[in-house]
Amino acid sequence: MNAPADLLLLPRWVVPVEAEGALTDHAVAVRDGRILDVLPADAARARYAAAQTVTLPGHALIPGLVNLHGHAAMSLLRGFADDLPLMSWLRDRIWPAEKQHVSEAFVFDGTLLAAAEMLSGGITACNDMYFHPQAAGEAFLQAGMRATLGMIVLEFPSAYAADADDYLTKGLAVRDELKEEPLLSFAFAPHAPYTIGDATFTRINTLAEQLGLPIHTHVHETAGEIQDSLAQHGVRPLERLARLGLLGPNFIGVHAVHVNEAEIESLAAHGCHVAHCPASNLKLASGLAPIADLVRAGVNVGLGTDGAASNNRLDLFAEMRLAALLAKGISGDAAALPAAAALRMATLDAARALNLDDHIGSIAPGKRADLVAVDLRPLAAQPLFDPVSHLVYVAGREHVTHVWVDGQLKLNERRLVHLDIDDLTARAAYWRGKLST
Ligand SMILES: CSC[C@H]1O[C@@H](n2cnc3c(O)ncnc32)[C@H](O)[C@@H]1O
Ligand SMILES: [Zn+2]
Repeated sequence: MNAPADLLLLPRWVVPVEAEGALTDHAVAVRDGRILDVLPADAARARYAAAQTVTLPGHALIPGLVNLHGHAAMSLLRGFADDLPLMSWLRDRIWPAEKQHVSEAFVFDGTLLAAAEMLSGGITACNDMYFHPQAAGEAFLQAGMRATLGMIVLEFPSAYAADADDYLTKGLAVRDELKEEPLLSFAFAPHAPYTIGDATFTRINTLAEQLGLPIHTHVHETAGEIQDSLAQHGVRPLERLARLGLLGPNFIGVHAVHVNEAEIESLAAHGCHVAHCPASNLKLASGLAPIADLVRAGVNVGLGTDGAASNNRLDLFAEMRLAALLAKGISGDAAALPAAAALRMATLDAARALNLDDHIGSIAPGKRADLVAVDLRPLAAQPLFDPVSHLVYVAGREHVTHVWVDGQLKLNERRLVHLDIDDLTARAAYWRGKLST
């Protein structure tokens, strides 16, 4: 019996993520952009007549990585303002530069550059928050990458919008225009408690409930943010958001570095999600998020890179390793955040936070075929006892050889299929010139 398939993948290991561990001598069959079957390789060869078969002799096949928090277009600000703490980084360098330079063209070029970097490193989906989401959406579609576009809100004017109303109107219009695109989804993205007033948060919450969309916001990133909130509102930011009714299963709090025991319990009790961005937290000296405690309390945590201006890489392999090592160091427990849990945070848990876990985040029949092959044959990965351990503690994004999004090949033998590296490099140089004047 020969059932038709578009693609048959024969890796050394399949790492489904949904169940822990790795399957050896298994195949993944793909049809119409979906995973059709995960089965023993011999049975797959007998059952499927595939238009294309790809043998991956020393590779682990993993679900596409899901970047739970980023500002893709900030790739063009990589290295623009290093070695500063968050508030002077934002107020003295980033916001003035954004005010002067961030246009639709900037966002399109920066997002395309970021998409190329992310796809090359095995990231097939991201949760983006930036100005001109229409331009970002067009760039993600051109790259063929999955993205959740943030309908951003700030209470101060930018070249993109005049006030909170205008940001919301523009964001909702972008959603109306792009919501049928299968690779795109949407979230409300109020920037942070210190840039958003109570009335605007309440309005966003009502809209998010009506439309069934996530709310994605920076929260409890620095100690100063907490002190300022206490001075201005008399409560800590998460307590303020709780009183406004924002905490719930559609809430994605980015960073959650400075959270006390009561706040951890509250995040868990409300079913909130946390986007953990360890490299950005370290680089901005924001602090160390208590991830082992959050996980123990039952909070769903996904991993994010944040923007390239505060990281400066869009590399979830680096974040997985850092998250696992930091969780152990901070908790004093070497068993905190084992490799399988870190991999899950970069895939299924991030997908769950975005309410996309029925579609992506693991290798299972019926899910979209967002798949990544990681070559574990290099010398520095020898010997190999456990591929999941190596994926987190040994492998880097340079080991990614093939990437499929929705069953479409995006990276073939480490080469981007649809994007021109020389063109992207020229665009980056153009904007570097503009930013340098
Ligand atoms: C509303 S568009 C996004 C806005 O956020 C800024 N930003 C980037 N990284 C961070 C961060 O870690 N904390 C707070 N704000 C951040 C970005 O520059 C845009 O202005
Ligand atoms: Zn951010």
